[in-house]
Amino acid sequence: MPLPKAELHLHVEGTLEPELAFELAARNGVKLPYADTDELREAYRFQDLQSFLDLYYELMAVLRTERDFEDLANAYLARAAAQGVRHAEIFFDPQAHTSRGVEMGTVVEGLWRSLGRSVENHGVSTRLIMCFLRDRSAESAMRTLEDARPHLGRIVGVGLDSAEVGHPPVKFREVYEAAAALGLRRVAHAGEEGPPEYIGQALDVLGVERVDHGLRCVEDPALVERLVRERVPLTLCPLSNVRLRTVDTLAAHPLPAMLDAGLMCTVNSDDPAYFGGYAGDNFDAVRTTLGLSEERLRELARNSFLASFLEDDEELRQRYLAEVEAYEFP
Ligand code: HPA
Ligand SMILES: [Zn+2]
Repeated sequence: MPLPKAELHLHVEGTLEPELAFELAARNGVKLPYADTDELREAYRFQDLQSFLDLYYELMAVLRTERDFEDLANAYLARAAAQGVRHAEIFFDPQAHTSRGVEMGTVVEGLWRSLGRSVENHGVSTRLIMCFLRDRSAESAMRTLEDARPHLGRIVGVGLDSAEVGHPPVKFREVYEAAAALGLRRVAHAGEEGPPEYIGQALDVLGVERVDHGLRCVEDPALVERLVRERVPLTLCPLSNVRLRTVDTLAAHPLPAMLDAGLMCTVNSDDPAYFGGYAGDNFDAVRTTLGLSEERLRELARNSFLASFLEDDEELRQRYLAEVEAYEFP
């Protein structure tokens, strides 16, 4: 049995495996510019975040109907459950769909057809987080928030993703204020490729409760001290960092030093279909390559539940935490 864990940094569109992409392409009459799954996998050699994003948005063309989004989420939840994920807070990118004519309602209700039954079908509790694409305008993000109004019963919070450099958190101040006024929780990608200042901005200007990635905080000792003092959770994604060349090698990943510094780290998969592994694969990789002890792995799992948005079900959170403490490593 794998270590029980929560996944807090997972883009549902990034769980689109090549096999499912071709299946949905055939179902929807969409022509992909790749001959087969092998040729598509060949394209998974990324230089940086942007080269990944180009392929990630291109493949989304196969997602058109509620059933497509339902199938996508079900495939992820089955894989995640097999790797010990007990709770998943799942990102989606509405603008990547609405801008190509797929309605917000199709996306949210399609995902909900899966998430609404996930506890029964997969043994995984879930929450949904809507991300704004930071390389589009703040006005577009505000319209997206408006568009989501009829579906807010399904959505726990907002996030910020896509190309980071040149699109600082401050660009989205008003959107995050509006989201907060609607009672939405707030997270944002910061310090993946962008500078440490973006992490401080995400906290101070956007009022985020967790920082997605946050990796580049290690360049600023005063920021690290603050993140430790305020116990700000960081949702790290080690295999993603290797594939997008944010770190040179997994062996060079700063996770052990970050834990030693007292940072509240969690380990997640980001876009598992593209980056070589799901949540359990990321845990296995950091255990094997970085030599993390069983107590460090348990700490990562404990942090994931402590940092999750389970305030509306504290009993469930305590049950998960008890599972973590009782877990016996094989
Ligand atoms: O790793 C990521 N970074 C920014 N945007 C993203 N959208 C999907 N994955 C990512
Ligand atoms: Zn991400």
